[in-house]
Amino acid sequence: MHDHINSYTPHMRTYPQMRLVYEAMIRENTVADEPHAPHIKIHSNDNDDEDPTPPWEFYYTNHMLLSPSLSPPSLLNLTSCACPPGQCHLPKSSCPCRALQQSHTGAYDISGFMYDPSGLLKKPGLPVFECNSLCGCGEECRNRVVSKGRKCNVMLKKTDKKGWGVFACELIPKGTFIGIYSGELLGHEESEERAIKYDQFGRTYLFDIDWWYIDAELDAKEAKEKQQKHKETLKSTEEKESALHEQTPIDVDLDSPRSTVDRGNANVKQAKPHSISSDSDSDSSSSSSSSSSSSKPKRRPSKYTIDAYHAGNFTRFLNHSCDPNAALTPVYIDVDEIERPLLTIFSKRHIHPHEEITFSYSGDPDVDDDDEDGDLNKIHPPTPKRGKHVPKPQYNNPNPNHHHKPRSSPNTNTNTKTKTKAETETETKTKKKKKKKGKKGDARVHVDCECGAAKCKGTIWRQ
Ligand SMILES: C[S@@+](CC[C@H](N)C(=O)[O-])C[C@H]1O[C@@H](n2cnc3c(N)ncnc32)[C@H](O)[C@@H]1O
Repeated sequence: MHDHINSYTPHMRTYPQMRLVYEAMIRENTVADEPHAPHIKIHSNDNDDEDPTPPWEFYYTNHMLLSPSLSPPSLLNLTSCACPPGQCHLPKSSCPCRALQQSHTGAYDISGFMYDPSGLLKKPGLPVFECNSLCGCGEECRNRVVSKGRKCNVMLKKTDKKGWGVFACELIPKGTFIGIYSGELLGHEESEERAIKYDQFGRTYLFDIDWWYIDAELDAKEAKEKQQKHKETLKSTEEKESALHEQTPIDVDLDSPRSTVDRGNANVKQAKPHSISSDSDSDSSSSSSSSSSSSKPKRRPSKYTIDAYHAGNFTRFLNHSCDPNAALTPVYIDVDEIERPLLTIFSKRHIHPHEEITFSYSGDPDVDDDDEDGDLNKIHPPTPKRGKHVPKPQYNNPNPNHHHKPRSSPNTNTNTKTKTKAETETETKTKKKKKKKGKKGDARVHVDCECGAAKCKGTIWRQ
C-alpha cells in the first residue's frame, strides 16, 4: 500500500481524496486491536497546500515490532492473578498484581491499582502493572485499560509551525489513556546506529526507555545480590572461625582487646556493601521505589529504545510543549522485564475539543511533575528519582523535514503575517534566552520551541 502510494507523482499525492485513503489505511491496520475506537480523522485545512495527509513513510500500527536482535518478551516471571472476575481491586483482595502495583506506587499515597473506577489514571509518570493475559480475572477487571485499546477521539492536523500534530475531537478527561507510543523496539547498539543515521537527514522518532525507577530497581537488585554474596562470605568465615574457636576456647571479656576483635566481626556482619540503600536488605518484599529512595540511582544506558520512524501510530505526531496536557507513563502488560514497559500517553489534565495534545520531550521535572492539584510534594518524596530519567528523545533534530517531498521544515516559521512590535520583542527575548542555554560542544542541536506556552523554555529538547 505504502509503496503504491509512494509511486504516485507528487501531484497525485496532493489530491484531497488522499485523506480518505489515509483514514481507511489507519482503520484497516488497527481494526483488530481497537475495534471500538473512534476513527482517526485527518483534518482538512481551509488553505489546503500540497500536504493533504501526513507522510506515507511509515507503517501504521499500535503494536511494538521487535528488532530481530531482541528476544520476545518473557512471561516466565510474570506476576498474574486468579482472582474472580472484577475482584482484583477490592481492598481485602490478595491479588498479586495489586500487591506488585502497590510495591511500586504505594509510597506515592496511591492505594491499590493506578486506575480509578472510571479507568482514569490517578497519576501520570509512575509505572503501571496491568492484569495480563495469564490472569484469570477477565475482561471486566478494573486493572485493564491500555490492554483494551484507545477510546478517545483524536484527529491529525497540520500545525503552522510544528508540522503535523494530534488534536482532541472532544473533551478528553484528565487521566485518559490516549495511546501507546508504538514502533520498533530496538536494543541499545542498534538505536545508537540509527541515531547517527537519522542525524544525517535530521529526523528523530527515537525514544529511550530510561525512567528513573528502572535504574533504581536495577540498583536495588544488584545491591541485594551483593549483600547475599557478602552474607555467604561472612557465613563461611564465621564457620571457619568457630571451628578455630572450638580448638582454642577464649574467655569472653567485653573489655579485652580480643573481644573487640569479636565485636568487630559482629560489626562487619551488620555492615552493608557501600551501594546498598537502607531498605534493600530487608527481607520483606520492599518496594523498588522505597528501596532506592535514599540513594541516587546510578545512570545506565537504556537497554531499549522505541523507534517510530518506520512504524508507529498517531502518537508519533504528538508535538512537544513546555506546558503539556499529556505525559508519558510506563505500562507493563505481558512482560516480566522491568526495562521493557510500553511507553504510553495519558492526559494529565482535561483536554478540550480542538486543543492540541502535547507532552514534554525534555522530561524536565518542573514540566512533567507539575500537578494542577498542587499535591506534588505529597506524592513525590524529595528524592533524586524524577527528572532527567523520564524517557527522552535520544538525539536532537536540527532541521526536520517530515514530508515526502522537500519543503520547509516544521520548525521554520512559514507564517508570513507581519509581526507586531510586541511579537518581535518577545522573539528577540526568547532568542537571547536560547543562546544562553546552548552548551559549547554539545552535539545535540538546538530546536526552537514553537509551543506558544507562557512558560516556554525556547527549546524542545533539554539542554
Ligand atoms: C516526533 S515529531 C512530532 C510530529 C511532527 N510534527 C511531524 O510532523 O512529524 C518531532 C518533531 O516535531 C517538531 N516539533 C515538535 N514539537 C515542536 C515544538 N514545540 N516546536 C517546534 N517544533 C516541534 C520538531 O521538528 C520535532 O523534531
